[in-house]
Amino acid sequence: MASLLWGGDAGAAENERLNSHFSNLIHPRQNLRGIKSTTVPNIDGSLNNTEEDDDEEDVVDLAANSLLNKLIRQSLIESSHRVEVLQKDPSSPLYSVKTFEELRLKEELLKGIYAMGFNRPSKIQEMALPMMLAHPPQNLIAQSQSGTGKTAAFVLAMLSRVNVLELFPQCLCLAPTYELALQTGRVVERMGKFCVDVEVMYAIRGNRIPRGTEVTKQIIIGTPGTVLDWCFKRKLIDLTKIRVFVLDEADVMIDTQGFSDQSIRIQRALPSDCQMLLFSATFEDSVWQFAERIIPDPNVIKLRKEELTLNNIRQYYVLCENRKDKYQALCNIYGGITIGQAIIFCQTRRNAKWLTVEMMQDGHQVSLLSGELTVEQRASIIQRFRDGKEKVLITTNVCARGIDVKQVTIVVNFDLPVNQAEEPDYETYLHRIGRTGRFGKKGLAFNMIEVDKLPLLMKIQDHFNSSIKQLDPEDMDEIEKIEY
Ligand SMILES: Nc1ncnc2c1ncn2[C@@H]1O[C@H](COP(=O)(O)OP(=O)(O)OP(=O)(O)O)[C@@H](O)[C@H]1O
Repeated sequence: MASLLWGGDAGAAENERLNSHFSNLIHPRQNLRGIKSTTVPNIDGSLNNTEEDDDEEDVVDLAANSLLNKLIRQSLIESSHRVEVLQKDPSSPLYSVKTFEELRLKEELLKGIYAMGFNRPSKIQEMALPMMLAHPPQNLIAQSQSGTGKTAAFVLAMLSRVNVLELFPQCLCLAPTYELALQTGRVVERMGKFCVDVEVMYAIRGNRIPRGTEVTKQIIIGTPGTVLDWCFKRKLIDLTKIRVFVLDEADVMIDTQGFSDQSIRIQRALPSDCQMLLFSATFEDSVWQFAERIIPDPNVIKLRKEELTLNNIRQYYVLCENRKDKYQALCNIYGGITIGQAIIFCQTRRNAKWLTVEMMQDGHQVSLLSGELTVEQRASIIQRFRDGKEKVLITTNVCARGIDVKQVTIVVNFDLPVNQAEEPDYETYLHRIGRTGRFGKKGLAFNMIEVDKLPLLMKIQDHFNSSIKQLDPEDMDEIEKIEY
């Protein structure tokens, strides 16, 4: 299938320019929204620039995290929970499928799915696909964590609903950033590889189309602002002809100023029989409120996330006087036990850089992951770490959530996670430490604590009702006894 940023001979040069621009996905100097564009430290560890904002904590950027997750994902995320379904009409039968054949898809689409290596529908797809492909079309709100197969599901729905004989936009998908739109577009391209007459086009910033151009591509993927512009100001898309409307990453979308209102304006202009689908990785109240405003009469599908727990994790703390002291304690622990791979969390970029330099000077293989890197650079660092090229990953909160490195057995809180009120940040603690004890494995966690921070640690201990034992960093016998 063809993928064009925009069609028409007159646009060939522009098209090529954009294609080469986007083939690099994120230009090193074109960071994502919210990521400060400061000097990028060299991946080899030469940290020659100290910026004023090094003392700041890295802000978690939802769109950047979502993109990072997509870039580093290796496979489908499985869940042991059951899919919960809330039907618009509870009396209608509820179908689920165990194979893609049962969906009676077009031959070329089935070929595309198998070419992607999918053997059977994922858990959420088992329930969502029959609803999404039903006649008459049904609206759907679906929530499940990143990596469970939502994108593949709605791409399949869009591709199966396109009428190839009609050369105008029929499916419209809104995404929060242009990088995320491109990722979805890539899935359309891969899955639609054998659907030779289906074309996709990106309504994203930078993709300029001359006035009067007739848009003949059937699938449009774009960000709300540009889509709004194309629909209302430039009249490139006739919303009354859209059959499938997808709002992806609703949780990220509502986090961006103006996107909810823009999406609602677009949705209001769709025909009443247009199928409306909304997806989110999380479901806070704000996402619900938005989803219910924008999707009329929906079926709802939810797949709960595996709970993180501290049960399999032995937690220790070491009392220290200052940063140097913390580092010394860390070295003693490092020297005393056999460490597979470790992640060390610091609260500020400055501390993370300092620690990286110290460890490198002492001959350790470490890498640094912090928020001033582009998402692409972060993905490459995580990949190297996963491949075992470095044993230690030093990071700030930018890596606290969602990133699985299965072989990590040790997590070190070089600084305790605290919120702006200087209270313990319990959720971040759980996300940092909880990653080691996954898949029934045992993990180890060490907290390096200045004496005045001890009350915070005690609060964490009480909050999780789990014991955090004190460790004497000078007592090598005790350290060596720690087994995992
Ligand atoms: N049925 C399937 N069988 C095998 N792999 C699948 C299946 N469906 C999706 N995948 C793969 O699993 C990964 C996650 O799928 P997908 O991107 O659709 O999930 P998602 O829930 O949309 O996550 P995100 O919102 O982060 O993209 C992708 O690599 C995708 O190719």
